[in-house]
Amino acid sequence: MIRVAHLSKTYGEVTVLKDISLSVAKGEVISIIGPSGTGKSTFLRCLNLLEQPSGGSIAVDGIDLLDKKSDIPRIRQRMNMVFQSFNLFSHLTVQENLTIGPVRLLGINKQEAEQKALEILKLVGLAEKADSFPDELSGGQKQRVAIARCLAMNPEIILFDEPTSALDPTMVSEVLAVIRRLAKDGMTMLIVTHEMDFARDVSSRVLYMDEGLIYEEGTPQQIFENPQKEKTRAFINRIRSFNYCISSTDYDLYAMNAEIEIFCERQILPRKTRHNLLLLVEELLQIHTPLLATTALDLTIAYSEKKESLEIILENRGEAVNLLDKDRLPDELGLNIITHLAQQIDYQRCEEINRVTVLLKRS
Ligand SMILES: Nc1ncnc2c1ncn2[C@@H]1O[C@H](COP(=O)(O)OP(=O)(O)OP(=O)(O)O)[C@@H](O)[C@H]1O
Repeated sequence: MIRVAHLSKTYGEVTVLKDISLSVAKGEVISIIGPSGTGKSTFLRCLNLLEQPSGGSIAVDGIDLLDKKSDIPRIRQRMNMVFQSFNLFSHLTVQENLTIGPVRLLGINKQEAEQKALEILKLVGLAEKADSFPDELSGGQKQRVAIARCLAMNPEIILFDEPTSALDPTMVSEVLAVIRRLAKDGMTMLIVTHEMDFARDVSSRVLYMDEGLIYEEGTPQQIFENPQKEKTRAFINRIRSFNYCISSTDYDLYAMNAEIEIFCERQILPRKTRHNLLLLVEELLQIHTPLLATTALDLTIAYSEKKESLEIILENRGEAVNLLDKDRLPDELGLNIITHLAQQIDYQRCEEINRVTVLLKRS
């Protein structure tokens, strides 16, 4: 359906897209993930001709988009885009936002366009907001109107550029639910997203972009569970794990806990799990505090979505010592809390590093 070959984009001296080739079949849902500034949005904007590519070719069903004679409004109708910042017409009602394109660009009569707009608004759960103005809606509702407006143009392909990035966390799921529904209905979509759980369960294929290239691509399972290339692995590990280095007994416990909370929020962990995790970390650190007199402690929290498991790993250099060894512990209570919250505790010594790995019990 879409065939991109050797696409490149430069801004002055800066090359943002290097050499992108991609084929997309009808009905595919492709998520594009990767670090900030690697050209994900630029790639989508080039597909939609909001940016003029510097080289390469783009064809949709055999039609060359970069041909000077190509009908750009028609291309944008077939391959419509939903933006991070909604881009609704604020002086028009919700329904008028949905009818203006079909009436003016597709030549559909007003009554028919209004009828269709109401049907689409029903589909995105906003029929009762037809006469409201965008400013009267929440961010999540605005984005659903933007998706509805896109659907009103009867597109064959939808490009989503970070559709939930501008939303409060509480509104993300209502927008993702609408996109999930479109995926189920067989819509062909390319979605730039930072929502990894969503990318994992909605996509047929995931592209990991890095430094202007599609660095690795595969099924969600391949990319999230078994990435083959180094940078993909590092990226996936970074979003799935939390690291904190504690180098003195005066470390800022509150700052560290706040960072752990943010990590838990990103992984959408239940409140009880967060509570148990924080308690377990606190007890483990208390027992390991004496080590801070001579060495730093590296704390890692690793979340595996597949196994739904949380592992806490504490590492330090120095002489071989396992402070969770029952015989060494002055504080029975601390150990009791730990054994109550942990499913498994392991100690390993390798290359002069003590490593304690504690698996949190499922709550
Ligand atoms: N109009 C422009 N002029 C100059 N540089 C630009 C322009 N648009 C984008 N860039 C640069 O291109 C690079 C890629 O930007 P892009 O927004 O495509 O990245 P991204 O991967 O989508 O990032 P993020 O995930 O943060 O949105 C960035 O370094 C950006 O500064």
